[in-house]
Amino acid sequence: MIETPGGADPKPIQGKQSSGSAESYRGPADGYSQEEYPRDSRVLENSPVQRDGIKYPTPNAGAAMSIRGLAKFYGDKIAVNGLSLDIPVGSFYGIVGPNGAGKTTTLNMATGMLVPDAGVAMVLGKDVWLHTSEVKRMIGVMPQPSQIFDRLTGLQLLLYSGMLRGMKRAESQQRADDLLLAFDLENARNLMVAEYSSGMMKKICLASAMIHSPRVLVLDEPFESVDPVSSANLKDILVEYAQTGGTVIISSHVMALVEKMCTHVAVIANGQVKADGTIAQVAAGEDLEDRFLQLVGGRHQAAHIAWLQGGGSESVAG
Ligand SMILES: Nc1ncnc2c1ncn2[C@@H]1O[C@H](COP(=O)(O)OP(=O)(O)OP(=O)(O)O)[C@@H](O)[C@H]1O
Repeated sequence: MIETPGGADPKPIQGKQSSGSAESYRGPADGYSQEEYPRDSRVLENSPVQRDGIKYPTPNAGAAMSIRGLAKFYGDKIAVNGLSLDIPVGSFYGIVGPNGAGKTTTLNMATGMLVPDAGVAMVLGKDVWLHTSEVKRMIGVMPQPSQIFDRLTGLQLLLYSGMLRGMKRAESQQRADDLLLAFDLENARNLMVAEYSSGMMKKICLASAMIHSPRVLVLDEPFESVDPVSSANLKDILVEYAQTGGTVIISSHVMALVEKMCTHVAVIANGQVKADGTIAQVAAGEDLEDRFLQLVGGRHQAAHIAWLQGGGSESVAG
């Protein structure tokens, strides 16, 4: 994945043609392994990774999000292992993978929240680590409940989120009202967020990511704990947002939801992309969940826990 200076000439893979241009850049869906990417000598000028003397294939400046060779170590453990991905503008993109696959770490690095150990990430043509403020204005990232000021009321949190992104108070107020209504939080607008249920918390986090009308929305498990009515409303909002040119990137474990809502999906395991493309391309004629299980492996043959069978263990004293 990593190309040393001097070895940076475009290098077509045997039997596969690469023009070396950003537009023709090919990803895992084209059958290249992570290590085999056709390389491109036109590395971003002034890229931090260029300064480190390491060159990566050129990200796709036309994509909503384009990632090349992202890597992150925690101690000796590699959480994200040279991951590359293109997320098209206007797509509803699902990132799926087993627990610990590296989804959150990847999205944190690609949205300017976590410094990568290697690699390049671009959002709408801007290098995330060269133009961090600009990128952050274009994206909406759903915060985790632990990252918000939960001593504020729902309304205050939304106003604060809007004004923090440079919006005028009146406009923030208008949008906060719209969002509270859309997310069925009208009755809780003056309630302290710390007193919200986990589903309400999820919705207010989501609303605070959307208030500045970002061009790319990055949502970690957005539907987890959200009731079916709010969930349906939320899906409508997100689908319309994507149909009108916004890009939605969600990470999820719910394969049926991804299959139903997303236009594209990437399956990640062990910090790498196992498959990516449209839902139909990745599913390859099978049920997406079956395909996922094939790609990530890990199913235990005849998994069972002997002492749990039917419950009522006689070894329990008393
Ligand atoms: N702050 C951290 N310190 C040490 N290891 C970490 C840290 N954050 C993540 N990891 C490790 O990195 C790997 C990837 O974690 P990550 O949270 O990105 O996975 P994930 O795909 O989002 O998982 P999940 O679906 O369970 O949320 C895991 O092995 C995890 O233990």
